[in-house]
Amino acid sequence: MVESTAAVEAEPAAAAELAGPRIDVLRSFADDLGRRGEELGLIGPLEPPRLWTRHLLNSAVLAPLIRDGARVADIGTGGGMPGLVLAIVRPDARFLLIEPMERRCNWLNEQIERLRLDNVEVRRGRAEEFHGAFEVDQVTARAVTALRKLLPLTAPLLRDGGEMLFLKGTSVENEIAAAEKTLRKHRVSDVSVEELGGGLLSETTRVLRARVRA
Ligand SMILES: C[S@@+](CC[C@H](N)C(=O)[O-])C[C@H]1O[C@@H](n2cnc3c(N)ncnc32)[C@H](O)[C@@H]1O
Repeated sequence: MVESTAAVEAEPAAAAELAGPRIDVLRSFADDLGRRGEELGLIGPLEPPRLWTRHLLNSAVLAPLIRDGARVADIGTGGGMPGLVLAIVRPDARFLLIEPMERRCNWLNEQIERLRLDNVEVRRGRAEEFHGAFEVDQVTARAVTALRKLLPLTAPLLRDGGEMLFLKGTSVENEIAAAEKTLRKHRVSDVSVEELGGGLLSETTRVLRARVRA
């Protein structure tokens, strides 16, 4: 096995605060992702030195926005962000990880078994293949596609009053402006952008929150 040669970022102090009693499980996931993620094509060669900041904690800051006991679908989970990280730190909620690539699904299933997570399942396929198959309370996504394209993929997976939580970069306002018509078409309202992780992380995370109405 070819393991990553780049040093993995040391665990930031905020990790224990964000993961709470689940920190040991998150550490175990971080270790495996840091050692094998590059070889498996889950993270790029520049990522191990910023694994915690850019990936794990960038995902974990969403945890307080997950509703108690919610059923959540994460679209395009890839190596586990944010859906698997959230499943680790929020064992009270149930997660469906929707990912089309077989290799990534195998990795996710391996981690679920290894970490003994009983609140998360992987569904192999594209989000649009699951329209009508279930209705969840919240849907999450990071780095999948621009908002205008993400809305039609995710809105049909939500129940009436369900919420979208999308991790977005600095161009989020432009994405919202470009998606104006699509937001109306899919009855998406209460769109807001929040900055998460302030005072805890060296890099804050921007999350777009919105609600769907039937
Ligand atoms: C750039 S990766 C991001 C992975 C992960 N969310 C992250 O932030 O590290 C995009 C992922 O979205 C998946 N994807 C692309 N189109 C999709 C679709 N229509 N439905 C579900 N997943 C999709 C890809 O297979 C890929 O794993």
